[in-house]
Amino acid sequence: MALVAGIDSSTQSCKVVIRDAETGRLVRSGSAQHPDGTEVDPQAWWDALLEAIDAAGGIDDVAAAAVGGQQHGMVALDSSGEVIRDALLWNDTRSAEAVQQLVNEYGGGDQGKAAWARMIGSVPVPSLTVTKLRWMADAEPQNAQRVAAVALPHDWLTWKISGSERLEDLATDRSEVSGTGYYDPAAGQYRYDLLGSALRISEEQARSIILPKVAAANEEVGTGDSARGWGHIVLGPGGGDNAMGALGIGMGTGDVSVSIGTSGVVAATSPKPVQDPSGMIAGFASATGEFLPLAVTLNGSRVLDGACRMLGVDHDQLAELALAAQPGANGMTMVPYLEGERTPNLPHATGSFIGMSLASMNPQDIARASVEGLLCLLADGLEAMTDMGVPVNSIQLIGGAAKNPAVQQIAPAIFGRDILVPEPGEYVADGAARQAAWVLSALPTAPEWTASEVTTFTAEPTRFVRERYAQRRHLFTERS
Ligand SMILES: Nc1ncnc2c1ncn2[C@@H]1O[C@H](COP(=O)(O)OP(=O)(O)O)[C@@H](O)[C@H]1O
Ligand SMILES: O=C(CO)[C@@H](O)[C@H](O)COP(=O)(O)O
Repeated sequence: MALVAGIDSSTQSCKVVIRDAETGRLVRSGSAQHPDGTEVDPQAWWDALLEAIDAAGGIDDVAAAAVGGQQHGMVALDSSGEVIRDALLWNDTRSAEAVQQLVNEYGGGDQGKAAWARMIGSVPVPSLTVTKLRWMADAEPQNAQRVAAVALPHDWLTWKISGSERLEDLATDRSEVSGTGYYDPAAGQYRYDLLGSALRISEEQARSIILPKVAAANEEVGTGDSARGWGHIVLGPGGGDNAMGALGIGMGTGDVSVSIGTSGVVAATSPKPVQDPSGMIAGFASATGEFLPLAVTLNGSRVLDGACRMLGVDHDQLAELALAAQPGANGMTMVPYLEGERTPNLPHATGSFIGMSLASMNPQDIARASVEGLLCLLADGLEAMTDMGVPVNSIQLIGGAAKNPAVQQIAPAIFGRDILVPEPGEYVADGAARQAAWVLSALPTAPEWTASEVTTFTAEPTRFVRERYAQRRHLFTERS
């Protein structure tokens, strides 16, 4: 029985699953926490990965491994392979001004956004790596001048597992690189002109910067570090966490996932590239050769973590409170822009409770409004997806907050559709494990693994909650 390891290096933690390559059966698993913050020393991810591997009983007996990771984070490397500065993560919004500059340089306003959507499939927001590079070029020119290679979290970790110190050995996949802002997923090519303009250097100079090789979905990109006894482990290219999640739950055309981890993400698979000039939908690539349009929010599970802190309760108690309240929380709406927002692009926004009254100032309604506000934000993302003509036949709820009974029961009312909830699991790590098994198998498509049990949640739609949210979502104040 060959074993494979799948790794999810996500915003808040690192998870490792070890599965049977043929059947997908879970053999063992482990995890470790990541530090807080939107600026992180990548060494912390490496330390957490080693701790999670230990907690999973090691990987000496696995035949292949692959890494899924939080997308977009800027890992700038110098010519000796050292990390130049702490990585700026996908949820770091300091590059908001750089976004404006980059859109203006390609025509400004709607014209500039449309130009970017055509060039890279997405309109820049502070999450995209390209905007972080522009920020560094302006704010830290001494660091920008040292850049010899740019990696993202998952491909840097794959490189560390390989033990290589050669920048030329960096490798990635389409799903990850399509979120950089200097790769055209429709053409399958790096855009060195955009990399150069981000760093305020010429295209020719940009071509001397090493970018990870973009490997095919089932291509071996190296082997593990023999100094650690991992020389026999075949490495897959890995991918962005959302693409690995789609592979983990086995999404096909018409299947949509709503993931509520640190980010809230509505994802669909599409056979053709998606280019949305409004910027609501990011036109990324999938980990299987197709495309993966996404609507991504900065505010996911931590909206509920914050509500728990405010009310002094745990997640289960928050759910009990929310389910004890009536739909609509006695007229109160929560706009959950707690970390600014990305979809819509409002990097300086703050959250609000709107419509508070003596009737609604109680723990039940505060809990209900928090769950409803989070789900309304995600339902707007789903609507943007259907507006783009992406088919939506079924919706699966995944991510840390998908375990929450209030989220499970209120989601069908807010989305106005049945919601499928697979058994709790680490679907990003599972997708990475499935990719590793695919690399090992030499099959043309990923191996078929038994799908997990799914529970269907149904509810009467509460359209008025969304309508009221739509009237109030503009009523926020900017961070001072
Ligand atoms: N039962 C629950 N209800 C609501 N949120 C939960 C629950 N269990 C875990 N979470 C939250 O889910 C998040 C972790 O989910 P995860 O998908 O692993 O995030 P990420 O991939 O971004 O690191 C944390 O914010 C955690 O507090
Ligand atoms: O920026 C995006 C996708 O574009 C986020 O989805 C990150 O990939 C972080 O993922 P989580 O850690 O929240 O799973």
